[in-house]
Amino acid sequence: MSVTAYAPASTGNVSLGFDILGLALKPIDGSLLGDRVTVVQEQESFSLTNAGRFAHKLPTDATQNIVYDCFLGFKDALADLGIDVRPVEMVLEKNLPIGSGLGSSASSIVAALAALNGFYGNPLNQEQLLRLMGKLEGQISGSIHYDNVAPCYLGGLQLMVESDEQISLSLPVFDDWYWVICYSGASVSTAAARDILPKEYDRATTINFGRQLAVFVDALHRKDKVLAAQMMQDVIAEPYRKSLLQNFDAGRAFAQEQGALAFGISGSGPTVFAAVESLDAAEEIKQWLVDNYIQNEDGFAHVCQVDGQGTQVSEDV
Ligand SMILES: Nc1ncnc2c1ncn2[C@@H]1O[C@H](COP(=O)(O)OP(=O)(O)OP(=O)(O)O)[C@@H](O)[C@H]1O
Ligand SMILES: N[C@@H](CCO)C(=O)O
Repeated sequence: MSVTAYAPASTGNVSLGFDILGLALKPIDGSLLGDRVTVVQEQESFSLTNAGRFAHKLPTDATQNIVYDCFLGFKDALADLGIDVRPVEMVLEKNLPIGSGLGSSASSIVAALAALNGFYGNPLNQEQLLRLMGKLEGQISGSIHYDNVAPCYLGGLQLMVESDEQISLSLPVFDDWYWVICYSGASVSTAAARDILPKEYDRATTINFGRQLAVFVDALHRKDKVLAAQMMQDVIAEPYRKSLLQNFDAGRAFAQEQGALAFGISGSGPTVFAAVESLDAAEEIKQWLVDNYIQNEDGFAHVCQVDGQGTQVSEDV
């Protein structure tokens, strides 16, 4: 029996929650926007086959793929429980571009660990698995942050708690908001996009960050869309990262003309997002971004809604 896990794309930060807020996304046209990993069977030695639109961008050596690290991390975690994990045959369908700001490595990590856990009869609980996902994501970006792995695994809008008992909690979302995302086709390393940020922030910025996040969470719970949208301004990363993104300001100006509630950088970029209530406006913004933001054949745009389900695991007998 093989086990397959699909893990959706995610937007980290959502403009106002640097490293501590993340949103899972699904295109409204039903297209697949996330990686899929299958654990096929146990075998003599580990093997990984890459497939999918962005397979050619992956390291050619399977041991350099984060999926292999997931296998090793899972094996170690089960060894601690006295369970022996043998080498397995795995397949990665790489549907998310690397360095896109859509949680590409997180999607591979989450799908791989969810598939492995399913294959072995779910020995790790949700919390244990999420901690392992965060650790593996930290290996790639240089520091542990859950704003991609948590929404990718659990779905919805996730706020990081990071206490001993709980990694993240689900926030309410506005079901009638559309999220337009556009990937330019360029690759931005998360680690590099973090290196250009200041190590410290001044008092005014810190106060603004805390105020926005607190008011936003309160507005979500009171279903106050206008106030929630007003708070979606990035004081931490966008001022330093947007200069790397061609046509970013023009994109925001166009989105605002169409009535967008917010416009920002998805994760560490270069993907941008617009939050908008009208589907017609969402389609207009998408078309503008296709015409003006995409730089090469790897780029794409989608009108999305929140993926409330997160990772989906299925067994093939
Ligand atoms: N399965 C995988 N998916 C994505 N990246 C991988 C994978 N395996 C190994 N890598 C390597 O991990 C690094 C990922 O870098 P980075 O964190 O910048 O990208 P990302 O997670 O794809 O970005 P983003 O979260 O912005 O989509 C790259 O060097 C890439 O070659
Ligand atoms: N929150 C992190 C990763 C987002 O994908 C960042 O912006 O650097």
